Parts: sequence; C-alpha cells; structure tokens
Amino acid sequence: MKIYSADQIYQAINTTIEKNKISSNELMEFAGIQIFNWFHTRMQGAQVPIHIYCGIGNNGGSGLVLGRQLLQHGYNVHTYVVNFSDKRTKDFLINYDRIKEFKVWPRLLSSGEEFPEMNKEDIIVDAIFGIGLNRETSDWVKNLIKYINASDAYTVSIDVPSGLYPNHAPEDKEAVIESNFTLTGQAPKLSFFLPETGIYMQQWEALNFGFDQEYLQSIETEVELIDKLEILPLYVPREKYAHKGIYGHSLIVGGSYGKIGAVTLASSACLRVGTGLITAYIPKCGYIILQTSLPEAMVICDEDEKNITKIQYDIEPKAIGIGIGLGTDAATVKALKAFLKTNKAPLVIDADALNILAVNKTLLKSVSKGSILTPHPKELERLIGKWTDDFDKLEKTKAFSKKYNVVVIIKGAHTITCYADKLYINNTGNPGMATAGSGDVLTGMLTGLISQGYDSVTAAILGVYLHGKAGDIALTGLGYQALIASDIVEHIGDAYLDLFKKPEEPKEAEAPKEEPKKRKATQVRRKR
Ligand SMILES: NC(=O)C1=CN([C@@H]2O[C@H](COP(=O)(O)OP(=O)(O)OC[C@H]3O[C@@H](n4cnc5c(N)ncnc54)[C@H](O)[C@@H]3O)[C@@H](O)[C@H]2O)[C@H](O)CC1
Ligand SMILES: [K+]
Repeated sequence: MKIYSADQIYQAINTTIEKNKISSNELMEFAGIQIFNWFHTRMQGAQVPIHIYCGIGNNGGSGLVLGRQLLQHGYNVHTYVVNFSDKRTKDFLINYDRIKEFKVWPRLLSSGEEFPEMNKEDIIVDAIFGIGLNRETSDWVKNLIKYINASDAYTVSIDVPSGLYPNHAPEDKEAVIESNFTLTGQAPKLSFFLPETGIYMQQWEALNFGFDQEYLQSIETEVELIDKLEILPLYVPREKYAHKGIYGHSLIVGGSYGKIGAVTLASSACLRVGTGLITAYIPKCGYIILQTSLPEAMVICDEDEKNITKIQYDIEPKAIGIGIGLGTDAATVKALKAFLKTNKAPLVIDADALNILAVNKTLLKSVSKGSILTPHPKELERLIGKWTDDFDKLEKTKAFSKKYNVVVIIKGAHTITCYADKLYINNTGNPGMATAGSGDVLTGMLTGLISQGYDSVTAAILGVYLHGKAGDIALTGLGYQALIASDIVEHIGDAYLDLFKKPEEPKEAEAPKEEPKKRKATQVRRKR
C-alpha cells in the first residue's frame, strides 16, 4: 500500500478537484459522508453524546460535515470550533454556515474559555488538525488536547490524531490527541508506524475520501506499507524438477564460546526458509554442538577453540550471514577486516559484525555489493550517529544506504527496510518477538533467501515479512511472554503456507437484522 506525503495528499486533492470538475467543498462533503457512514453503521442511532472538536482548517471542515450529517440523523451531537487562528479556510466557512441551519450552533472555544463538560462514556471526534499542522500550537490548544485526553472518552481522530506533524515528532509529547480509532483519508501516514508517533493511536482505517484513484496509483511514493498483498508478487514458486544445488549454498559465520546457539538458530532458520545447502563457520568449541543439533548443516571450524580468528573456507557460498554471536575479540576484528577485503558474496551483517563496522567505519567501503545490514536502533545509532527524531533517523539511514549502497533493515515494532530513497514498512510481527535470538533467526532467513536468488531488497522485504508472520502464527497458544526464537523458526513454513490462504472476507458491518420469518408448519414437518 502506497503511503503518501502531505504534499502528495494536497496534490491529490487539487488533481481530483480539477479532473472531476468538482469543488473542494463537494470533496469535503463526500469525505464527511464516508466518516458519517462509519459512525452510523456502528452506532445505529444510539444516543451516546458525541463531542466534535473542529479546527478552522479543512480537517475541521470535515468535522462540521460529519456533525451536520449526524444531526440530520437524530444523533446527540455537540460541535465546538477550536478557534486557534482567525484564518478560516473557505470550506470550513461553508460548513460552518450550513451547520447553523440546526438549532444548536457550534460553540466557539478560545483561550480562557471553560472546556465543555464530557463523560467517560461519551464519544469524542478529533477534527482539530489534520495534515496541515505546520507549527507548534498555542498553550490553550495544548491544554484542550490534554483535557480531551484526560476525559478517557473513546476518541476518533479524523485523518490524523491532532498534534501530529507529517514530517517530524511533536515538540510537546503531551499535546497530541490519544486516538482510539483514526479514520484516515485514502492511506495511512508515515507517522502511524514510527516508535515516537505511532504511540498516539491504537487502530486506524483508511476511508475512501474520493481522491482520484488514477492519480493516486500513478504517483511514486517514497514509503510503502508491506503486507500479504505486496508480498505475493515477490514470492518465487518452486519448480518441479528442483535440486538442492539451485537453491544455493548459504554460509553462516559466527559464534563464540557460550554463544553457539545463535549460529544454530540462524542456520536452522536458513534451512527452513529454503536454502539448498548450509555451512556454518564457527570456533572449534561449537563443532559437536552444531553437528548434533542440526544434522542438515555442514560445519567448518576456525583453528581457535573459542573465537573466530581467521575466516577461510573452500566452498562458494551464494550468501553469507555474519556477526551473530561473533563477539568482538581483537583476533575476530582482525579476521573480519581481512575477510571483508577479499569477500565478493552478498552479506547479511548483523550483531557484533555491525558493532565492529561501527568502530572501524572505513571497513564499510569494503562491504560487498547487494549486502544487507540488520541493526536494531542502538546498533544503528553506532553506525549513523544520533538522530533528533524518527523522521531524522530515516533521513540519515537513507543517506547511509546510498553512501555504501547497502540495504538497511531497521528492526523494531514496524521493521523498516531502507534502500536508497525507498522505505518499506513491515506490517507483521508482535511484541513477543522481542526475545533472545529473534534477530539471529532473521539473519538466517535473509541469508537463505539471497541464496535462493532473491535480490537483496526483495530478500529483505520478504524475509522481514515472513519472520513477522511466523512470529504471529507462533503466538497462538503461546502468548507474548512465552514466545521464543525457536518458535519463529518452527513456523516459517506456516508463514509460507499462509501466503496462499484466501484472505478472510472483510466482515461487512452487519446491517440491522430483520425479524426471522416464522417457519410454516410444512417446513418443520419436512425437516423431520
Ligand atoms: N477537500 C479537502 O481539502 C479535504 C481535506 N480534509 C482534511 O483536511 C486536512 C487538510 O486541511 P488543511 O486546512 O490544509 O489543514 P488542517 O485541517 O490540518 O488545518 C490546519 C490549518 O491551521 C493552520 N495551522 C497549522 N498549524 C497551526 C498552528 N499550530 N496554530 C494555528 N494555525 C495552524 C494551517 O495553516 C491550516 O490552515 C487534511 O487532514 C485533510 O485530510 C478532509 O478530511 C477531506 C477533504
Ligand atoms: K484530526
């Protein structure tokens, strides 16, 4: 699913208006009706008090359209205008006049006003700011936002939770609406998926605001949300007459005394994801362990008992996963430096190999073409330096990816794959996966996918998706706390199989049921 920037949304609105010869107010009316339908389907006339807070921009305008529609259908609506500036948009004013046809006018809220009475059981609609927020709000608006949050009432935000900027984190973390449900126009926004800004929302649903589909499809977006629909075209089915040789020989380099398990996890994940052959390159102490725990894997040992001190092997790997459980022993650092200078195979660089690169940045130039780095945020900071917020983090990561021509996977709640200027946001996975060895499993999967011939960007997107999906499937019957990395490995197969399951039909919200017809006597008899 494409994720549009604020400018692209504004462009889409203008294109829609020009192309379809409609006014912006008709577009706003259409959007407001979609939002009304969302409420009406769920509330079916319930008289729960609904408090709609409208800014003086177009987000507020759509809030007024919603208010008018709800009033027309007999709902218990209170609308307020959050008077944060005297610059009212045209469409706001049109709808401000139209809603005045109703006996109860919107109440104007300005600095120093008493805030409206509300109860926990009420419903709040946040139509204060949309994607047009472009500077810090004044204190009284911040206090209103905090007041709304303190009400604990169920809050529905229109387009975005008010107080969120499209391209940087909020200055005041308290002055953002905590939204239970966000009804966003056409597609979710980048801020929905970043650690600092995603926390202000629970659920979101993209509603069709009537923006021109052809235009939306035609524009190239920098950001994409990745789910099953986007994965299916990437998956390459297996031919009938396959032999292990065509699925590549993977090499996993890692392990040190007491951390051989990382290599076992990565190697088994590499097999499960479909590599043809796998060899593990480990210190001697791991030989029996690996040969016993994973008979499918071949093993080559370093001459040292406890650490990797010289990386040399007589095989031709198609991909190499390196760094898991590696340790940062001086001899290991030397070995990695020598290895990077001669290696040509694509790498998946993780854990301690990343930390060694971060301390020896000149080595980054020797990283082979088509390599993938898989830092968690702390490892990323060692590589690209401190960032001011999650948006700045992404800018710095894109620059890093371009500079060294590597794919960077930023692991987190929504793992983001970054290559040059593109960001692919993963939509699978769960908090149970924040567990020891989960990253080792991902490294193994990525290595195994490159070995099968996927290019590194596709391998990254597909691998991250399957890793999260396997973790989601493993969750059933386990719960977050009990999920461990081996469970993810065990369910890689299920994640593949799930690709081909028909997506369950989206449940249409039940229309009000009519009375079941009385059965005729004859029908009952026949049944017997
Ligand atoms: N047909 C349409 O345009 C539709 C638009 N919708 C949604 O409306 C917003 C975009 O509207 P816009 O007026 O550009 O922005 P906002 O509604 O977010 O209003 C902000 C408004 O206020 C000014 N402003 C920004 N920051 C501040 C501040 N801190 N203090 C004071 N004033 C501020 C800014 O200049 C704007 O004028 C978007 O969410 C669309 O999705 C409808 O929802 C659908 C149809
Ligand atoms: K809003």
